[in-house]
Amino acid sequence: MSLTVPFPNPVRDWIISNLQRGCAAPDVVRELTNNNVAEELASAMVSTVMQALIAGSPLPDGQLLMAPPAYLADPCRLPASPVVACGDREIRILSRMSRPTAAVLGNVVSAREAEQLIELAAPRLRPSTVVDPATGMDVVADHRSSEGMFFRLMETPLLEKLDRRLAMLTGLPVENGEGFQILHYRTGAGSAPHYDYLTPNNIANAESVTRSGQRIITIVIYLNDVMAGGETVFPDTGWAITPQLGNAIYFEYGNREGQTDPASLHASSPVLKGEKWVATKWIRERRFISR
Ligand SMILES: O=C(O)CCC(=O)C(=O)O
Ligand SMILES: [Fe+2]
Repeated sequence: MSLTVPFPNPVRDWIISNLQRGCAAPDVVRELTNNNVAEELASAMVSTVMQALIAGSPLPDGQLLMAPPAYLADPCRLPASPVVACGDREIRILSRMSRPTAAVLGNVVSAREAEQLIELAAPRLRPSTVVDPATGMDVVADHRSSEGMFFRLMETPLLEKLDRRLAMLTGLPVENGEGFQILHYRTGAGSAPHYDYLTPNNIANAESVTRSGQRIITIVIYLNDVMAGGETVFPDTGWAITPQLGNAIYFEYGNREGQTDPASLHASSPVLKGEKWVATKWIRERRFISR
């Protein structure tokens, strides 16, 4: 989302006359900041005018379109060690990625735990829904999508064990986690590219962010080996993570400034053979209060 700010024409004309009489752009910017124009705004004003003059394109007229500040990632919240002691289990960090801030994890759950999660979830699965952009209502996605369900946080002893394990991994309070979401993709099913952070363009999302803060971390645990396809893909980086039982993809997309990282755009590529089960954990800035 870009920002429109006022850019009075007399200021624009003053910049033009200074550039045309040979002043260097940094000096023009400095003169503006000496007159109490914020540095970022002053640079945007001068560079926009300069580019328009060079390209012979229309000059700004009364306002300026400013690009949003680029996302600046905080240091990854995962420890630097290759193995993280998480209570009853040691999670392995198999690979790290810098943009988006991410890691492939191993040994996150045992085969037995994965099987138990699937058994508990199966009778409660419902067709996955998407938000209809026109109405803001939840609608059932088409037949190519998954089915899913939500557990409550620490709903059973098994879920409590897993919720606490991931809290130890991230160093954030267990209460910041939303309850696990289980997704089941049949052959042919996948998901469209999306962000996990909440865009406050509908009331429900805006209220949720007010209550619990933004979502800042996702951990998708693979609960089975997929025979072909079903990778988690990050289209902006070209990265595809192969689902393998017990592994997980961990990624961060919120910094302490409240920015969100568009490089966290991701999707599930369609399952080509077999099926795919995952458990997703979303973690908030603060304690998660569902409503
Ligand atoms: O199934 C996957 O690989 C990704 C799941 C996902 O994007 C989500 O649960 O938000
Ligand atoms: Fe997602």
